[in-house]
Amino acid sequence: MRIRTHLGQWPSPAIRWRLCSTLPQSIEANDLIILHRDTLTEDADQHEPSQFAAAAGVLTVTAETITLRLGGTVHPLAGERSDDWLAAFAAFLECGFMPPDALVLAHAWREPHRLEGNAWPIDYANFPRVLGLDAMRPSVPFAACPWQLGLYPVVASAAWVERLLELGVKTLQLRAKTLEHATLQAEIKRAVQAARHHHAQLFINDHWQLAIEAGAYGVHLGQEDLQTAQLQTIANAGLRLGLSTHGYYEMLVACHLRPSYIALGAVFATTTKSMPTAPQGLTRLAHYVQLLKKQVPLVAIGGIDQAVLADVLATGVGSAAVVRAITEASDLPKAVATLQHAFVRNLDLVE
Ligand SMILES: Cc1ncc(COP(=O)(O)OP(=O)(O)O)c(N)n1
Ligand SMILES: Cc1ncsc1CCOP(=O)(O)O
Repeated sequence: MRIRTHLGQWPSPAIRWRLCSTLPQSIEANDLIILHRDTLTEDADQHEPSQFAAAAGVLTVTAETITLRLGGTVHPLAGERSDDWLAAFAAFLECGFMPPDALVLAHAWREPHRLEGNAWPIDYANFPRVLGLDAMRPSVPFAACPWQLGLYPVVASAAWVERLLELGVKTLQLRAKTLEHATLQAEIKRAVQAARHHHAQLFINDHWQLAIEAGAYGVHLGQEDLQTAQLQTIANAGLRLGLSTHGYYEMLVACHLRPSYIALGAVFATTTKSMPTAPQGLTRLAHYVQLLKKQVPLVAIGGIDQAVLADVLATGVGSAAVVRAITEASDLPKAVATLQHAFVRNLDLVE
């Protein structure tokens, strides 16, 4: 409760988690069982995580690490934490963060020196490290891209890419989900050539081998793509990498891989894609930006249109990726001009 009062207004959490530092009489579906390996006294310490299949998750705590097992996924974290990290974990769960994100924030929690003021963790040096990523991490950072990528339409065909290039758009993504291989290869090649002709930055969604083959500016991948993509090969080829994230834990994973930009979303509800998490909203986005703005260029995505773009840019992101605000515009040149103008007004970009 004391920590929760420092964290501001948040909607009530969708799930009420129960933190169990000692074993409960009966295990419930929302239980998070905590097994301390750094002390020898608790009875819960004698147990293994696999014994608690009925619980939502198990945290195994040692002096240096905490491993959260949740829904078949393992989240291993290492880093310093303050003595009241467990109270902080409860407080961040109470703010509506999912356990992996609440645990990251709990590591980074430091009691503020004064009672007033914003105590939200934003100091990157206090955040933990995600373990087990080194095999995936390329030996050098990905090639850099501009800190402010500006208006970033995400479209499904080379024809759309060409149309937008003609209207002066300089950052784009080709996100073609349904084409068979030969057509896809041809679309990527055509879009890359057009973007090069206009000195624009074209990212290819998912298809990193075809992007390398065509000499694209960059590739955009999601978190699940990280299991299969060969990041070292993409980095060696000199392509930029953009990575999707949906919360603190994924941001730490992404940062460790040193991508060219990180996408944060979905900020608002979207019908374009079925999302794994609820919309983040502007308050969370602003906190994410405070944490990451000196680390890596940032792109906001999800439900962004003319009406909300100024508010999104006010958080400090250098770019907003949009689908429907472009593809469903009744007057495309006007929509592009209005969106571009918002960037000029809110960032230091030239028209
Ligand atoms: C700029 C940007 N941000 C996020 C996404 C979503 O990527 P991903 O999570 O890989 O999902 P799909 O686009 O593959 O459905 C994106 N494409 N671009
Ligand atoms: C691909 C993607 N990734 C996160 S939200 C999203 C879709 C954004 O589409 P829209 O701008 O129409 O909401």
